[in-house]
Amino acid sequence: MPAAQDVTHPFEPVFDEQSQVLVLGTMPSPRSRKEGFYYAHPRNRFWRVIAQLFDEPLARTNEERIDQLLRHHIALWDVLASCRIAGAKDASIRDAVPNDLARIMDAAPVAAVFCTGTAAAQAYRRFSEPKTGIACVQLPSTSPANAAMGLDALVDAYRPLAAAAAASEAPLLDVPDVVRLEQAIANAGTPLSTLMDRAGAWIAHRAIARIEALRDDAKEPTETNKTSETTGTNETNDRSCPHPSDEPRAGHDGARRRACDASKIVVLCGNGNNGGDGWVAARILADAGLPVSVICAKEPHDLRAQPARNAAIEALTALEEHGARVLVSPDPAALESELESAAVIIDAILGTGFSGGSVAAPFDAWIEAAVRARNAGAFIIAADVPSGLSAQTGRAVRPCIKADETVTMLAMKPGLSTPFAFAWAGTVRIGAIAYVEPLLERMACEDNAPATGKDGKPDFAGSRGKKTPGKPLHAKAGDEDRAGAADDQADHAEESRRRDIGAEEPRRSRTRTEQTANPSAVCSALRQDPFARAEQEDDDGYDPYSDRPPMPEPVFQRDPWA
Ligand SMILES: NC(=O)C1=CN([C@@H]2O[C@H](COP(=O)(O)OP(=O)(O)OC[C@H]3O[C@@H](n4cnc5c(N)ncnc54)[C@H](O)[C@@H]3O)[C@@H](O)[C@H]2O)[C@@H](O)CC1
Ligand SMILES: [K+]
Repeated sequence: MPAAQDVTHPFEPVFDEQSQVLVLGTMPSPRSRKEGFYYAHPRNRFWRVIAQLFDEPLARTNEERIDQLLRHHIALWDVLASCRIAGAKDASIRDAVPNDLARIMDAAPVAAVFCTGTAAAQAYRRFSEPKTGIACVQLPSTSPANAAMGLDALVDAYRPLAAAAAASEAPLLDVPDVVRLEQAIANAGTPLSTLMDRAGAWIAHRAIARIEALRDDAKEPTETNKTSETTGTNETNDRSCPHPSDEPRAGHDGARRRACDASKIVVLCGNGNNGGDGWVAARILADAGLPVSVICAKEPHDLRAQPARNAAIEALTALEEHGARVLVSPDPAALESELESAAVIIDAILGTGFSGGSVAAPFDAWIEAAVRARNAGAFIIAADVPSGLSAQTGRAVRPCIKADETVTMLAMKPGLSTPFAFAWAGTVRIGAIAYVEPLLERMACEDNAPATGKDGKPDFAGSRGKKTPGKPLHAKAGDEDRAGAADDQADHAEESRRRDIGAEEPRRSRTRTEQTANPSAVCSALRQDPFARAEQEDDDGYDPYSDRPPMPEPVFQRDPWA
C-alpha cells in the first residue's frame, strides 16, 4: 500500500456554458496527475466507455477528449479540491476539502450530476449536494480496480449519462461554409492535418463496426439471422428509409462468408484531401491488425494536396511495416480482383473538391469496379461524400459511387440532404471531428457585424482581424437565389410551426439579417428536410411526396429510378 500523501487537485475542470451534465470523480489518480488529465491510466476505461456510449472513435489526445465532452454538453471535474490519499485508494481519503462546484453551476445549465464510483458519490452527497440541490446518479468506477465489471457492462451502466447529455444536431452547411469553418478551426489551434487524422479515425471506426457486424453474423445463427437468411434481406443495415439496393444483392451472403475468412478492407484513395482521409483510415485499420489494402493513382510522394501528401507518406510506411498491399494505378484486372474479394470498400476518391460533369480516368473505372463489387456483396463506406456526387447540389454524375454508408465530416452538406441523396450516400453519419458550436456562433457574429463603420468605411471590428467584411454564414457572394431560398425556407418553417401550435403571426417578423446571424436559426432553417411532417400527424411510413412543404424545390439530380 503506497504511503498517504497530501494532494491538491492539479488541473482545471472541463465545461462551458453549454454543459448540461456534470461528471465527478473523487480526485485524479497518481497516473492521471502525472499525465495531467482525467482518467489517464491506460487501463482506466472511462474514455473507452464514453466512445462506445456515443458510438464514436476513441479520443486519443486530451484535446480530443475535451472536444468530445463539450460536444455532448458534458462537464468533467472531481468532488475534491484536496485531500490526504494513499495512491489511488479512495478508501484511504482523509482531510477532504471539496471543490466549489458553483464555478460550473453558475456558468452552465447543469441539470444532472453523475459520480464515477461509490466514494465520489459519498463525497458529493456530503459536501456538494446541499449546495447544488441536485441528487447525483452513482455510476460504477471505470478504474482497473473494478476489473470485475466488463466494458460492455460498464457501457450499459453509463447509458443514463448518454440519455442526459444530448448533443446538438450537426449543422447543415454549404460547402464554402465548411471550408470557412475548417479555417476557423485551424485558426483556433487545430490544424487541418489533425482534422484529417480525425476524419480517417471516423472512417476506420465505421469500417471496424461493419467488420464486427459481419463477424457477429457469421457466429451461430440467431433467430433474427435465420429470418434474415430466409428473406434475403440485409438485417444489419440500419437505413431508416428505402434504398435502391434493398433489393436482394447477388452474393450478399457470400460476402458475409468471405468476410469471415478475411475481413478484407480495400481503400480507394484519390489525389486530393479526400484521398488523405482514406490513407489515414488505412493506416489505422492496418495498425488495428485488419487486412487492408490501398488502391491509389499516385505514389504518396507525388501527391500535391496537403495535408493528404504527408498523411499518405506516413500511412505508406505503416502499411509497409504491416505488409499491406498498396496498388498504384493498377490495371483493370488487378483492380477488379482486389475489389471483388473485399468485404468493405472505403471510397476516398473524391470529396467536396469534386467538380465537373463527369469523373475523369482512372477514377471512373474505379467507381464502376467498386459498384460491381458492391453488387456482389461488398459494403461501401464513402468518406465525406460518395465520389461522383456534388456535396453542394446533390447532382450525381455517371458513374457515381453507391455507398451503404457515408461519413460526412463536420457538418451535413446540402447535396446529402436532397430527396434522392440516399440512393448514392446510404446512411449518412456525421464525423464529429471538432467541437464547432462556439465557432459557428462566432462566425455568425462576424456575419452580423455591420459592413460599414460610423465613418462609412468598412468596419472589420467583429471579424477577428480578418481583412474581409463578414458575409452571411450560408449565403455565398453573388448567390442571391440560394440565400433567398434559405430565407424562404426559414419563413416557411416559422409559418408552419405557428400553424402547428395555433400561434398568431408575430407583430414584427424577423429580418433576413437576424435569421442568418443566429447559427441555430440558420442551421435549423437549412436543416428543414423536405420530408418534415407536422408532429401530430400519424406517420404511417415513408412517403417523400405526401406532404412536402410548398417551398422552392431543392436542387437535385434526375430521379435515379426513372
Ligand atoms: N471538411 C473538413 O473539415 C475536412 C475535409 N477533409 C477532406 O478533404 C476533402 C476535400 O479535399 P480537397 O479539397 O482536396 O478535394 P477532393 O479530394 O475532394 O478532390 C480534389 C481532387 O479531385 C480531383 N477532381 C476534381 N474533380 C474531378 C473530376 N471530375 N474527375 C476526376 N478528378 C477530379 C482533383 O484533381 C483533386 O485531385 C473533403 O471532402 C474531406 O474528405 C478532411 O481531410 C479534413 C477535414
Ligand atoms: K468519397
